[in-house]
Amino acid sequence: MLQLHNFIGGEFLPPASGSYLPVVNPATGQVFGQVADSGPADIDRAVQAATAALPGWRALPPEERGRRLVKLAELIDRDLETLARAESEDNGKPLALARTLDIPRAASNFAFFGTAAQHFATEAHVQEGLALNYTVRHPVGVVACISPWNLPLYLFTWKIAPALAAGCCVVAKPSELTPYTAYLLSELSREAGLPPGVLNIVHGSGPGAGQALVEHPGIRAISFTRGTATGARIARTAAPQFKKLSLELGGKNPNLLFADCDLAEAVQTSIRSSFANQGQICLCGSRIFVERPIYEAFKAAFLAQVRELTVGDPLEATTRQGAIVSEAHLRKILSYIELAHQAGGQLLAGGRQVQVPGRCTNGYFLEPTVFEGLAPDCRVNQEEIFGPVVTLTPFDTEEEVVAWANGTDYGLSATLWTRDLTRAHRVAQQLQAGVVWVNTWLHRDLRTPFGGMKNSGVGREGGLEALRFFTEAQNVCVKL
Ligand SMILES: NC(=O)C1=CN([C@@H]2O[C@H](COP(=O)(O)OP(=O)(O)OC[C@H]3O[C@@H](n4cnc5c(N)ncnc54)[C@H](O)[C@@H]3O)[C@@H](O)[C@H]2O)C=CC1
Ligand SMILES: O=C(O)/C=C/C=C(\O)C(=O)O
Repeated sequence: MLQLHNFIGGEFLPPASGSYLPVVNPATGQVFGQVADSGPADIDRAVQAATAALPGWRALPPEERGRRLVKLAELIDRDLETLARAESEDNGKPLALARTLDIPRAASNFAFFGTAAQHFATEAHVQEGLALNYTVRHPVGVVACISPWNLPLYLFTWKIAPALAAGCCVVAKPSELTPYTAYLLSELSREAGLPPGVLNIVHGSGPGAGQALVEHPGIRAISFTRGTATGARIARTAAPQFKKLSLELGGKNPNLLFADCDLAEAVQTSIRSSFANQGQICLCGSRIFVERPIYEAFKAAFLAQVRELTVGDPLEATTRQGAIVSEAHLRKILSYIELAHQAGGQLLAGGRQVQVPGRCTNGYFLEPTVFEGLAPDCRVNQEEIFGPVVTLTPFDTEEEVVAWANGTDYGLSATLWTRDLTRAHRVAQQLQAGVVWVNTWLHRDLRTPFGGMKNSGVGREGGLEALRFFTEAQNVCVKL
């Protein structure tokens, strides 16, 4: 059976406790491996390895560090098929999605930050005849990168790449539900020439390895992605030690369609923004608001395309909806579907678990689900479900829809559809969301700030924002 060990100081090591967690393929319900169930002793060993590697790594010129990250990007491209298969097996996502989205983006993360470090210039401020100030950015030190199960390698590398580019050494913990591609990355990082201890990958549960990592006094900054409750817990632990925090948390994102939009394109993209990765992307638009004159037309076209989303074996080329990540998560999503019924919602599509014949009989599959007739303030429209469940609501005025869009505790992303550019800018400015897409969704430019407002997080990732996060600014003032 596949055994996934920790990668510490350039070596593969079993966990100090000798305990392992099962690794399950959500599409079959079968255990296909076991992963280290690490604890404080493993974390301490990894932090020590990272601390020992830090002086050498931070002393390298940025272009030298960048060269190794670009090499890592090339190795990910080379191993695209192996990594995509591992991601699909671990997470249940369609293989085609892993091939075209997850793994290429992981390579782009390293390629982007490998070169970005060279463009991260020192700032200077001159006070004519008085003083010259220049601001140097030093790597913050040893940092923790903690990532979730929904986009495993994509989000793991989105944190690790800027940290390494900035000159930090990393102790990274992938989700215990999806550790396989992080394990494969350990091997690739060695091949790319990362010195031992620069990148350490420790596996284990959130309360075990994750908590020990956040608590460790040798960690100076923490970058975390996923649930708001977990983010709050991490913030409570980190605050008394004054660690830097970047938290990318939950979302309950609105998707606004105005009557003048390109309806065909809005429908097609809304299918993606609702159900891509089985709705398990924090940016998915789970609350769809449609201006009343086009409500019935949108509903008919949208439902027609929902019916065509084949739920099936992630390895089949025709599959559009793979498995939900775990049985526990499937149960959680089903409980929200029950809640939607109880709240008086009308089920327009889906709503049931699916049994996929053949090797996937015991997998965790769910129909893409659409409700209408639910109040904007009901729990289904307020809480993050993180699955293939969306609600449709008609609206009459811009003022009304902006209030509904902003009427949750979250503020991660929003999408709006209109041909009226003046309205697009006006509405975008009013939306409480860190990322607003106009007439598109999940269009990413890695230079842009990425993150949420309100309970969706603290700080921004991406581009120079990420390099700033992983560095400490030091100003030097020279009298002229
Ligand atoms: N078994 C399942 O199906 C699970 C589903 N979920 C879903 O994900 C949502 C968010 O849950 P999260 O735990 O935030 O996401 P998550 O389970 O994806 O955790 C993200 C990362 O944080 C780590 N982590 C968890 N607790 C930690 C802590 N105290 N300190 C440091 N790291 C920690 C995890 O090990 C993982 O690497 C839930 O509302 C639920 O919908 C979460 C956990 C398990
Ligand atoms: O950076 C991106 O393109 C996507 C980020 C997605 C998440 O953070 C998420 O789904 O949790």
